Amino acid sequence: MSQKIDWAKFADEQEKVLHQKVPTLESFNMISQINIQSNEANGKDFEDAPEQFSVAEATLLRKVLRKGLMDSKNDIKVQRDNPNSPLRVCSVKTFEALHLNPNLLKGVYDMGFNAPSKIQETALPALLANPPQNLIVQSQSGTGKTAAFILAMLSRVDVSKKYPQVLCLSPTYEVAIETGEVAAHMAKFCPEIEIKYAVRGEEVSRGSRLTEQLIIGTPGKVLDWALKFQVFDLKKLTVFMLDEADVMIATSGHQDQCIRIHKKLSPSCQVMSFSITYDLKCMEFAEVLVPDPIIISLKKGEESLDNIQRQGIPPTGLLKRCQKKATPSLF
Ligand SMILES: Nc1ncnc2c1ncn2[C@@H]1O[C@H](COP(=O)(O)OP(=O)(O)OP(=O)(O)O)[C@@H](O)[C@H]1O
Repeated sequence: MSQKIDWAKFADEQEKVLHQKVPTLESFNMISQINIQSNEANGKDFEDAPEQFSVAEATLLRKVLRKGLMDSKNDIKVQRDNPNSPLRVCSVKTFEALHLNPNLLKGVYDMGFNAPSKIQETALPALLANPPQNLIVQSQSGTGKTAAFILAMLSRVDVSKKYPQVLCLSPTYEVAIETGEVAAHMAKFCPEIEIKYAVRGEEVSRGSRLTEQLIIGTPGKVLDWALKFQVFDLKKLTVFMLDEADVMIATSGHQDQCIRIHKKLSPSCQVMSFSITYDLKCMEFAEVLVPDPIIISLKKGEESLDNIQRQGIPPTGLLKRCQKKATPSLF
């Protein structure tokens, strides 16, 4: 019976609702600024504004407003569910120490990254370890999570194989596009790596086969392409990445869709989940998808307001309200 559900259509409808509220990253930023100005001119604070933001919108707003890396002085915590796991989690202070493909390293430097961020220092060696390890990573917005998992995903691509090997699930169209743009920049000197977006507006025909190695998409569209159109084989994936697990579970239908995709993976597929927070529900979800994980977390510090202020954007009730959306997290 569940086979009859048109997941892509369902996801597209959810996306449309979000899109109507948040037309594009740029216009969202512009609208925020205009609203801020007009409310400030009226002597009103956004705290009084009746409009409510979803978790996805609040996360998107944070992303839009933040432009640089956020410093963290907090300690990294590493936990392991499986005490027999052979991996000794170490940390690196340079990208060279990761022994990356030279063209990938060139891409990292081209992005202006000189050294790994705090979370990257520990997460990257674990993400790149052999045999591959499953990981759950938590750290706050702007600490370099996206760059870390993109580097790991790109490192795992075998360019001699022309089929999808790495799948990154994003909770929304906007996040998928942003992730793809960062991946394309990092892979700038690796032209053999090809990226395909599985998001609204992208279509495939039944009977065709995807040749791109990296797929970045929203769960409904991915499910449709993999199971209904069968344009790629989930069993052949070597990496399954779940981005923004907290937003994923807060978005209707995504949790089920992720689980359905996950069920089709090969047991040897490396699975990773990244998120700003993991409350109990989110952690339960992550643990279903990520067996025997190494859990790497960076304790929350003084969140975004200071950092956003450093970017020269005024703290407003709008931002404060977005921060208030955060649910109590396990770490
Ligand atoms: N090692 C690094 N050195 C310098 N800048 C970095 C580094 N890693 C990431 N950045 C930059 O810092 C910013 C935040 O990084 P990134 O988007 O990876 O963080 P994030 O934790 O995923 O944030 P969010 O949760 O909001 O998506 C980006 O502008 C990114 O280009």
